[in-house]
Amino acid sequence: MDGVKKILLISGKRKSGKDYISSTLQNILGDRCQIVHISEPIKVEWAKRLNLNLSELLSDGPYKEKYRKDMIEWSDSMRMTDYGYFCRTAMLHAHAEFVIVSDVRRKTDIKYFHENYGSLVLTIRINTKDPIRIERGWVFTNGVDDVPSECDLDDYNQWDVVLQNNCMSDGESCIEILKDKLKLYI
Ligand SMILES: Nc1ncnc2c1ncn2[C@@H]1O[C@H](COP(=O)(O)OP(=O)(O)OP(=O)(O)O)[C@@H](O)[C@H]1O
Repeated sequence: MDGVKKILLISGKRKSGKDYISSTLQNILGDRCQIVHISEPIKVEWAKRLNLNLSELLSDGPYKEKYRKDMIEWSDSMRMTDYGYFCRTAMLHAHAEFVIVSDVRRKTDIKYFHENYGSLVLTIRINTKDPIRIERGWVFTNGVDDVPSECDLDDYNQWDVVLQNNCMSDGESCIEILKDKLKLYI
């Protein structure tokens, strides 16, 4: 943990481009950057329990969608007793200079990181218009799009950085803005 200089917490609605922006930035920063997912320890546990294929569960395919609702419900019950459980587990092997947490979904996630990492934290919200999200494959799903895991941060208004990501050139602007924010550290 000693070498970590900045932790980028990325939030955004489904298909806003969280993974896209995270991996584009990681490609630029190379070994100095590591992406971690709060959802990874949830998927590891879920794969173990139901004897599922973990790599398919971790990838961005239909498999993930099939179990998304159940994983949300189970992880919510875990958070009731320890809101930092998944954040802490996801960070266990974080050591790069720049750590991107690409799936921040709850106010308690942000609270956990602020409490534990203070000034290292940079909170980032990615906004994308709904028709664009639909073009990217988003289908409104009851129990997924109308529950806290998707909506809890909709009314959070203390983002350090707010990005618009509606098209290719927006994506490039997002990266420029983030590079600029990290200028002091690169
Ligand atoms: N600026 C962009 N230019 C071109 N394609 C983009 C851009 N942003 C996102 N995309 C594409 O849109 C799709 C959805 O993006 P991505 O998977 O990053 O969203 P997400 O927010 O991580 O979604 P989820 O929450 O469902 O995992 C992907 O196919 C991605 O490549």
